[in-house]
Amino acid sequence: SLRRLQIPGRSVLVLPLPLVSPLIKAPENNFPLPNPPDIAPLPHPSKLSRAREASALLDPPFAWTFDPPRISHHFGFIGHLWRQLGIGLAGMRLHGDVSDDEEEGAVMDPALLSSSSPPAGAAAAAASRLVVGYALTKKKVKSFLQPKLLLLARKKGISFIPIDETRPLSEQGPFDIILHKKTSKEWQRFLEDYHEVHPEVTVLDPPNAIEHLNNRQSMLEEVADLNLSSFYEEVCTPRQLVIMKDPSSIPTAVAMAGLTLPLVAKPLVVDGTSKSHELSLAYDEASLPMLDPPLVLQEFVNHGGILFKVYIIGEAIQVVRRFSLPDVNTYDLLNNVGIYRLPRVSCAAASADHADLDPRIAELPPRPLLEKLGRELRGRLGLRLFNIDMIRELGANDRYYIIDINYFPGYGKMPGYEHIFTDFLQSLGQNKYQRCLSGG
Ligand SMILES: Nc1ncnc2c1ncn2[C@@H]1O[C@H](COP(=O)(O)OP(=O)(O)OP(=O)(O)O)[C@@H](O)[C@H]1O
Ligand SMILES: O=P(O)(O)O[C@H]1[C@H](O)[C@@H](O)[C@H](OP(=O)(O)O)[C@@H](OP(=O)(O)O)[C@H]1O
Repeated sequence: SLRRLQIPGRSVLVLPLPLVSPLIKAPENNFPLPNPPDIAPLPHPSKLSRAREASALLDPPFAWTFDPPRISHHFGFIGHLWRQLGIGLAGMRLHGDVSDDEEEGAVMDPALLSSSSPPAGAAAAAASRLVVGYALTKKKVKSFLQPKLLLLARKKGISFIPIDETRPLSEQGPFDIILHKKTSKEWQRFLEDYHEVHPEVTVLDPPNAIEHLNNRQSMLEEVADLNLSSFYEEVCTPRQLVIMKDPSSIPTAVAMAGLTLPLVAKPLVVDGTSKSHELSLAYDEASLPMLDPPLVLQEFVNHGGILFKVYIIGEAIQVVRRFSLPDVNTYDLLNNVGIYRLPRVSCAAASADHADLDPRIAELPPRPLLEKLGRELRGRLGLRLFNIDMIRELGANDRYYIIDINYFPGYGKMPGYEHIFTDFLQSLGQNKYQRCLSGG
């Protein structure tokens, strides 16, 4: 027999012990089960490897332990049970790649874990030490607000609350931090107006600073001004040219700028749509008028097919290797004509960290260089959440090119992001608290 207890704001499921005991052992606390947000994020059967991880993050008195072989045997039933009770698993896609424009589809609702729908939401937020409002696309919610992040955040007293962009911000919250990645002018104004009235709220990050990265010309300007080159290494950007209109003028513009083929053509504006990530490679001059401005034309730099993705979260820096485009050799250049659409290769979740690579290609950029780069760019860009895509020129072991900087990148693919991100949020909360104490 199955019962559902009604407690204001939450619904507690009471299961008979014999039914659940083969599945779950709750060492110190038997029944009723802890509050539903703790139950709801139980992993989907296909994500069983995550069960131990999830259990490890729950509060100690409710530290569920799972028995994977048995639980998989019983999961069909449990899934059915959840469905009957309306506790959906909402198809958690943990690392799935989805298109940029995808707005439909199942989203793991953070409310299950924290706090979106009142009154349970209000209660959870009230109990939290740090309230983070977020305005993100559905795609970003899927990739970023993964159960492992939400569970750890909850444990650390951080709750995530979705912002309703159709309602005044001052009627929502109160927030300690606002996390956002929305590019519309309307949203920017909305947020700026709110921040003027509520300077105590930390906005990650200021819209005008983010705007700098939404244009591939201004994006790399700060790098070009950095002058990070030392006796040991050189950091630069590929030579590039901006074409605003008139495709027929491209061959002349390219010749005048002295750019060498092949050229990577990138849409000038990066606005979060998949179109703005549609890149192509132009092999010959005659094909250049087929390109579609406004765009940036960048010299292709051979780099051994490996890219370094440097993630920045406040002062934390993490670098991973990703597969990138293969090198273009003289034979390719002589035998190819036309414009080739490039696959979005280095965005794939597959990491090149464990691939069998030539050590000269695989070697990560030196840590002191990355730290200096991160520090400088953080200051110059006025941003705390971004990533830098770097390549190392083949045959010139110490020359690095920065080819792209993204605001609020796909942190969900960064190993251990849940720890680094929640630590970062906590550090912001502590700074704020200290400022309050000192009357600042
Ligand atoms: N100048 C270049 N030389 C060699 N390869 C390049 C160059 N520019 C881009 N690439 C390759 O193309 C990929 C995509 O380029 P870039 O990062 O500029 O585009 P994006 O659409 O902003 O990518 P992302 O999806 O990472 O945001 C890079 O990861 C790299 O593999
Ligand atoms: O995972 P990496 O290699 O860091 O690539 C990211 C892109 O650089 C970002 O631009 C994507 O975010 P947006 O789709 O919000 O622009 C971001 O989307 P995601 O957060 O949905 O994964 C990623 O595609």
